[in-house]
Amino acid sequence: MCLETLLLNRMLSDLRFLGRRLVFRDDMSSWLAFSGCLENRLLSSSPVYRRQLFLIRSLGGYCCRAHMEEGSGVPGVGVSTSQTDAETVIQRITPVLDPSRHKGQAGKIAVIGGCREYTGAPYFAAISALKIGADLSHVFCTKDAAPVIKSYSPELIVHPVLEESYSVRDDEKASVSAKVLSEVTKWIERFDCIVIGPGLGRDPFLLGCVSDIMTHARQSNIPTVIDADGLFLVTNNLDLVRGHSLAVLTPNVNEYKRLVEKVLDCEVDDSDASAQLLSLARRIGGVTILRKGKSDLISDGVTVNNVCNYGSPRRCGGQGDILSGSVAVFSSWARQYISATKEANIKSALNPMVLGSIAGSTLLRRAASLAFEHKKRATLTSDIIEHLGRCLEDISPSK
Ligand SMILES: NC(=O)C1=CN([C@@H]2O[C@H](COP(=O)(O)OP(=O)(O)OC[C@H]3O[C@@H](n4cnc5c(N)ncnc54)[C@H](OP(=O)(O)O)[C@@H]3O)[C@@H](O)[C@H]2O)[C@@H](O)CC1
Ligand SMILES: Nc1ncnc2c1ncn2[C@@H]1O[C@H](COP(=O)(O)OP(=O)(O)OP(=O)(O)O)[C@@H](O)[C@H]1O
Ligand SMILES: [Mg+2]
Repeated sequence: MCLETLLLNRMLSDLRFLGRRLVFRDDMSSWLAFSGCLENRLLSSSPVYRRQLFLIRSLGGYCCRAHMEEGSGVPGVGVSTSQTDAETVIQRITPVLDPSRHKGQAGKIAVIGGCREYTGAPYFAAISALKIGADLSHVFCTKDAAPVIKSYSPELIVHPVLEESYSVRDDEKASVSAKVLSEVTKWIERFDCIVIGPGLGRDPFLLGCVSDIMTHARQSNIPTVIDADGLFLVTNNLDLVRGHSLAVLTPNVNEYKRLVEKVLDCEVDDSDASAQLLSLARRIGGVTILRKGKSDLISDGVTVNNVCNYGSPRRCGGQGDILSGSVAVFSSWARQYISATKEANIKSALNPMVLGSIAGSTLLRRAASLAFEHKKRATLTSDIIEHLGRCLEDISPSK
């Protein structure tokens, strides 16, 4: 056993002991005493530990409730992110509205999705990105879907570039696929984050083209949020995301089940959800996974965060699409925030994809709750989108 593993094991037993005492204590002094004690006694040499500790502190530290997942048997600290902590994350990463900034600096997002069947999903993702504060939002979709998506909003920049099998002859497939790739890649380096999957469909030819786009985006270091049919694609081709630290997967209940069965070769285990999510994220090489549900669980294989602020009891379709667009914006803001800091330890300790996921999930759930207050059973995804701006303003005022 290497020294670091020994130290980690030691840290875990101390965390278990101290965590049990801390779980009901939210005050800063107990947290600092707890972390200080650990720091003095344990793993100042472990980068994993330092990163976790820093992340917890960066979330507002004194408001965090840290607890060990009893019986989890995995080296991870489950952090129930209180609403105040999550709002602190949003306040820190949301850029100020500074008159010296120019168009594009608050974020350029692209959604790759939208086909004959589904035009709502890419629209919801792309418009949510704009409503939260991105400057530009593009949609790359099939030719059929483009006029429909354009008609929903003049704010979106819509590229009718994707093709499905029914519109391509077999002998044209190689040339069409090369053309699709070049149409998308000429734009891709301009984006701060791309969202792959809302309303993409599952046409095999189209998914083949999207695999090429994902590979190119990854080579160009473009952060990528993968949702819906994008998850269907990567679950069947895990190498697209394996070890990709700038990727976030946002599975719903079905998508998570497929992922767990494929990667861990077992059933979803809700009795130890944090531990299972942690090992799933590890097995895929440190991607961030946001498991959507009654509360949203987020892990990058190092930490597990649980966003559980009150949402809405309505389960209308499209809320996951809002989330993917929101995570894209907040992750790119978190990246800017981290790269602007001068402290080297902050740069290495924080994962922008985790912060973006916490922020996106918190804002969506708050907007859903507000929309439900007004519309009750009639609440639709568009109503939630209308509340995104108000909610962000409440958390992080523009003045
Ligand atoms: N207003 C809109 O435009 C909205 C559009 N939306 C868009 O809908 C798409 C699917 O997303 P979803 O969330 O319904 O997928 P999910 O829960 O895995 O599946 C549910 C069941 O359906 C089935 N199934 C799905 N797709 C299939 C396919 N192509 N062909 C065959 N079966 C398929 C699936 O079967 P299984 O995969 O389990 O075999 C499961 O039983 C995605 O593009 C999303 O963005 C949503 O975002 C909502 C708002
Ligand atoms: N039972 C629940 N209670 C409260 N909130 C929930 C519940 N299930 C999901 N949510 C919230 O709704 C958001 C969308 O999750 P959902 O599981 O509906 O995604 P989805 O199925 O991908 O949606 P979409 O219809 O856009 O594809 C998540 O952020 C989650 O916080
Ligand atoms: Mg979905």
